[in-house]
Amino acid sequence: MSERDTICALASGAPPAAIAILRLSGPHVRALAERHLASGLPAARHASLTDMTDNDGALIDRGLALFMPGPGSYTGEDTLELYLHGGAAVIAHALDTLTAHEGVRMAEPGEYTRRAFEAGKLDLTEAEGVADIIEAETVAQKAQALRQLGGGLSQTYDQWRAELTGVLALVEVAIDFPDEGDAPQDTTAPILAKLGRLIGEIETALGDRGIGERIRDGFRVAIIGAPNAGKSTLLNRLARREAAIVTAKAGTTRDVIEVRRVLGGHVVWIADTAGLRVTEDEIEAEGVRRAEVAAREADLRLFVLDASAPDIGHLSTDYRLDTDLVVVNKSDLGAVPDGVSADHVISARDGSGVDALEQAIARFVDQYAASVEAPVITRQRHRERLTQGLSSLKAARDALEQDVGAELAAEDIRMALRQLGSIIGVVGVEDVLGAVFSEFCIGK
Ligand SMILES: Nc1nc2c(c(=O)[nH]1)N(C=O)[C@@H](CNc1ccc(C(=O)N[C@@H](CCC(=O)O)C(=O)O)cc1)CN2
Ligand SMILES: Nc1nc2c(ncn2[C@@H]2O[C@H](COP(=O)(O)OP(=O)(O)OP(=O)(O)O)[C@@H](O)[C@H]2O)c(=O)[nH]1
Repeated sequence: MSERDTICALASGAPPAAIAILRLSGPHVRALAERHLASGLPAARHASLTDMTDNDGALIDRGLALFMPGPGSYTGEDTLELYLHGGAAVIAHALDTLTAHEGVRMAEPGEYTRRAFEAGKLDLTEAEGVADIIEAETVAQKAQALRQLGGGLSQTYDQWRAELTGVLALVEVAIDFPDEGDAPQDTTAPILAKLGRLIGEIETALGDRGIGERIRDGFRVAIIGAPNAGKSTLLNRLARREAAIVTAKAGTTRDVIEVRRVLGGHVVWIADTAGLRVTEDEIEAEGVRRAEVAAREADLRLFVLDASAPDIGHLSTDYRLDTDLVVVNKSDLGAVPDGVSADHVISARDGSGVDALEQAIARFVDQYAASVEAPVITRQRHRERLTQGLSSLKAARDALEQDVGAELAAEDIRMALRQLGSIIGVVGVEDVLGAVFSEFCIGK
């Protein structure tokens, strides 16, 4: 087997910056340190100030070097970090010098963490936590990423896998030593009890209303209502910029327009949608269809009504929840129409009532996020695999209940084990790894 490449990359932010951190990992690290650091290979885990020279002996920069020998390093390999002046020329000179050597190349996105994963330092959900903590913009996103990075998800998946391995062993015993005298119930009942408990736990986890994904990707609020109710004007108020076109003509908004805000400590995507009406216009009709999709997928809907319009629009929609808000707009033109129970009365044009509405959205998001304590699903990938795992377990339960053969049940349980294993990355997942690590930053 040929020796692994040594990888190098800028690990810190774009130049110009106060300091640039270059990170190297791989088998050539010791030789590179001896060749390019004036004071030679630094003592392990001690920062040392040294000149760094290029392949002609010319000075690149004077900076700090930190050597972390494998396997007790982030990647599990020998690693070297160089803390240089954060200028573009310094960085280019250093990286050009290093990559001029055979077997030394620039790292791909996420390659350090991928090596850490391959060395068994992290499982796949922990590696995802590394990516998420870098992307985190809210304290809540960061807290979730830190929990995941520290094995907060792994724990649950490991435990489920351990329990399932136990169940599988019992089923295999039942296959190998079919209990001829007794009724099959005797061995099946305890297996079914364990399986049932596991199914219940996974169902509870899947019933988390997507909070983990929402914390990571943002909560969704949809502004819904009749044409001309003032939805786009409200969006612009909430966005604090002219994100959507406002005209006096009904049917202006066609596509869904989303703006990002941080409210209640969470990322919130607020969507303006086409006014709901029956229309001959093909484009507008598609807009209405998209509006309904956005309404359905949102965590919170704002139903906007025009106080001055005789027809207050249709409020009755099958996707309406108790927590949704009825917002009567254009309060400058008239009072709340009879028979409408308004949660908020606003004038999107002059801004009155909009702050209170914004606070209500923030409160909703804050409470909604807190409604699930520690979600074990933080990405679509987890949800898909766990859903598949659940259906395999249900198939196993059915096979055992209907007594169609323990072999079939065992096969379903093995399938569920693979599906759970793919979440934490313990089973053959080359394609999954590619997808997960490709979205990392270079240098991580
Ligand atoms: N300068 C620097 N800062 C950094 C990192 C880094 O790589 N370099 N990190 C990188 O993301 C984060 C810290 N994470 C790290 C995680 C593990 C190890 C490590 O060396 N682990 C060894 C030994 C652990 C120990 O001494 O207890 C190991 O796991 O074997 C280093 C950093 C954030 N700050
Ligand atoms: N007087 C008054 N007019 C408003 C208010 N909000 C919006 N308007 C006006 O109502 C008209 C329609 O506003 P839009 O924000 O485009 O309404 P919309 O609901 O997005 O309309 P569609 O895109 O057709 O669905 C525009 O002329 C706005 O200026 C308000 O609070 N008071």
